[in-house]
Amino acid sequence: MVEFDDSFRQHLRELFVWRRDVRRFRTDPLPAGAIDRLIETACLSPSVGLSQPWRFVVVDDVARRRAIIDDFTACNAEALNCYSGDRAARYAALKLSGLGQAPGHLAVFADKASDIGHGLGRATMPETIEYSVVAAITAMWLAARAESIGIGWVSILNPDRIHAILDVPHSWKFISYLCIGYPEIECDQPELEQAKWEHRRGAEEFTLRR
Ligand SMILES: Cc1cc2c(cc1C)N(C[C@H](O)[C@H](O)[C@H](O)COP(=O)(O)O)c1[nH]c(=O)[nH]c(=O)c1N2
Repeated sequence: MVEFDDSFRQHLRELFVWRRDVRRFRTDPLPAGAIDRLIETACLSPSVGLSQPWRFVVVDDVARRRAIIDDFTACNAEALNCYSGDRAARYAALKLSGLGQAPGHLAVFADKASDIGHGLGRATMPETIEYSVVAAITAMWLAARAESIGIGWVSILNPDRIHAILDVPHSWKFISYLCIGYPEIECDQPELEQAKWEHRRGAEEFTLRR
């Protein structure tokens, strides 16, 4: 049996504490095979019925990247319109993607039509397909940090537009667009907390006992 000792647990805890959503990337390239390695790790994640519904699209094409950035710019401008006054000013000052600098771009989809897993576990909860993909992204996020690689999740995008830009099958639901690269800085505090947009709360605020 594989056992993990206290020292490993301590390190693992530090990995959780020091994982960040990264928006400020150095432009130096990732080592060869880094994104493939992260995808391999993600594929070890739990999935409903062992369906492995994650689908990854490595986006290297310059024109497609440009189109994604344009979509982000449009969606972010729309999002800004939802705020007013001081909150709007603070939203406008946030950096909410590293799309322009990150050397790696990875889009992640959930295949809603896949037969893998034979439907087990999703008859009453079909959304468990999407949950499984998010679980894989979380694993990848942590695995990346263990290699000092940062990941930034970008959701300020129009899913239909992303579909068209990347020309993927209709049954694939857009889940996430990930910027991947080496972070400019390391920090144990979320950037949105540093910017005083929101603060991180403790577990007791989210836990009921019945
Ligand atoms: C589903 C989802 C979607 C998004 C995010 C996360 C997740 C889980 N986050 C990152 C988010 O802001 C960040 O995780 C929190 O602020 C906490 O910071 P750390 O991840 O702990 O650094 C994020 N960040 C950002 O700058 N632009 C974005 O569009 C998004 N979208």
